[in-house]
Amino acid sequence: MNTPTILKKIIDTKAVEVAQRSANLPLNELKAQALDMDKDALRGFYRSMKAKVDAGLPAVIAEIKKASPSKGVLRENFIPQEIAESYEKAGAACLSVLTDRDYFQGHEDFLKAARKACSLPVIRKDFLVDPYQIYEARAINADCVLLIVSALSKMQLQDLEGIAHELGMDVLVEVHDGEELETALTMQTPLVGINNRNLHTFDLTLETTFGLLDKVPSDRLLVTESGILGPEDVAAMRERDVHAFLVGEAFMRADDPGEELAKLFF
Ligand SMILES: O=P(O)(O)OC[C@@H](O)[C@@H](O)c1c[nH]c2ccccc12
Repeated sequence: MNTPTILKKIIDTKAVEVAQRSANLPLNELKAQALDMDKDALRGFYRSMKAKVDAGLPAVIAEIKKASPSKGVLRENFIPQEIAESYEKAGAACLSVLTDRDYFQGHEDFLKAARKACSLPVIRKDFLVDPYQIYEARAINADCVLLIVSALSKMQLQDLEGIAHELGMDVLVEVHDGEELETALTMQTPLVGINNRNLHTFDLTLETTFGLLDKVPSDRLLVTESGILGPEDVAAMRERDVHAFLVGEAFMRADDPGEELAKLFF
């Protein structure tokens, strides 16, 4: 049996979503909006991460997500502005905001609201498969976009990265195995995320990062993603010289997400 994986299902949904949205707002108009955004107001996602690491501090991308397909609802009391403020106070380097509605109960408005409430750079966390969505990311004022290697061809990766960079946004490229990492290293972006969660099966192990980290050249900034739940996970990473983290669930389940960040990292 060839059951479609969750990732395939999500990508199919995205094609439909893009078709619907471009019927509402044609690409040309959206593109004009994106190009109209103030480039000088971009917050430098990579720069913020690099500054933390260079200062010997953990660089934390703190995630704002209400729910996930693997875990269901993570947080009832979900006020993106408040969460953003508490992350900034706790010393996060950047924010990640889920904008996917169908699987993560996210929204573009959450990104806008979170960004407005603080001074941190923000990544649009979604399944981006079409140029339309990159322009959309810029139009909602994202500073960075996520590109997932297992969801895209090499051509798409180049194309989408090129558009993001043209618009002044940074790119976090996400991999899960050695082959994907090789592809990611052909791209321009220095920001390489290793997702400890397999997006086809939801299997999760920190060994994914440990197994790949030696293959990441020193001119790239390696971000370990998913499954960082306790201080022992952070310690194990830092011992192996991994200093950049993308964390969602552990913070979302805490009463005060920022307090949890501080407890885990500082
Ligand atoms: O909640 P966690 O296990 O701390 O993981 C955060 C982040 O890595 C995860 O949300 C994520 C990583 N890559 C993604 C791609 C799409 C959606 C979500 C993700």
